[in-house]
Amino acid sequence: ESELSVDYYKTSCPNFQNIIRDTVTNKQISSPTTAAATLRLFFHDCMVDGCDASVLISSNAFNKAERDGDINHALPGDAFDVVVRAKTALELSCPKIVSCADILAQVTRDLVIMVGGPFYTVHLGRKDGLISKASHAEESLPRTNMTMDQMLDLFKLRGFTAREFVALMGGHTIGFSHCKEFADRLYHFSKTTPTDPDFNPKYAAALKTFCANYTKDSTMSAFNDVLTPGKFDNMYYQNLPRGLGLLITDSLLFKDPRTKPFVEIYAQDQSAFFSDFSHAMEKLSLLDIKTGSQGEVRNRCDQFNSIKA
Ligand code: HEM
Ligand SMILES: [Ca+2]
Ligand SMILES: [Ca+2]
Repeated sequence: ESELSVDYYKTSCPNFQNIIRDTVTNKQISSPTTAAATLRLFFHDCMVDGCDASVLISSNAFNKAERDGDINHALPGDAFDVVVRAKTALELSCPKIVSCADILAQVTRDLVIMVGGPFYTVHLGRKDGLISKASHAEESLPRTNMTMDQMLDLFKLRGFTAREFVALMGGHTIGFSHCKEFADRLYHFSKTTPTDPDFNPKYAAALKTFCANYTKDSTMSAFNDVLTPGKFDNMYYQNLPRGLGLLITDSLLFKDPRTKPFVEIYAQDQSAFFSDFSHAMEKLSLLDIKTGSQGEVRNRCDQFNSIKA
């Protein structure tokens, strides 16, 4: 971490910032779901063996890679695509200099800003990891069926306080979730009540109609933040007390006394949310950084430089 710096590419790739910004702008304008897709991709990278682009590796005959773990199957193509586009542009300008892990970190930050979110500093100089295993993804990522104890433990293991955890969850102010991720809350909540009573009844009714066909059409998905789905703001927290949280793990944030106070702060005060989110993202961006011989600068983001059999 101490080997990282803000101006790491200042002499080796002076156009780094501009190339990333141009790539991000073009991609987000043509595919507005890219920002949310990439924020989730980055979160999934950093939680599993650190921010080392391990999530970008493709499987081969010898290795089932992280992105092919069940939990990563829905990671959207647009997020991988924006990284590949930036890498391609950077290789033309400064070949073999910029790591995929740095590209993903910087692209995410610029996309968050583009959809209205706060600035935070991205330190640079990460090396790309040499391991990518589907099993690691299954072990390290949160799931919607976790209890609050399990979620707090998982984030604590990565060094995050309850407050930082709640701030990071604000990522769900953009993007969407597939119906299967919250279908149990709508149709099979318990023996006596098919629908989770924590849902706002009108919202639940609309979702039930919308998702009715989800087993046949697995692409059906709903906005995480029903009111401002494309804007990075604090609406996610304002939604929770009104029963407009989409995933059961979202609604738990307002039920548990350990997290509820922070939801209330962020719902009232967007600048408090932005300041905590920035801080937590900076921290996320520094998880288990590889430097020196712990990693490499990949030639292609989806392959290690030497294929190990
Ligand atoms: C308890 C923790 C978390 C759980 C259980 C969780 C779960 C999920 C699930 C199930 C989806 C829907 C995926 C799909 O159907 O395609 C989703 C989407 C998303 N998550 Fe999370 N998540 C968590 C934390 C976070 C954090 C900390 C961030 C970012 C800082 C984040 C960012 C996102 C984004 C941006 C999307 C939308 C992706 C898109 O539109 O393509 N999540 N999350
Ligand atoms: Ca990783
Ligand atoms: Ca929003």
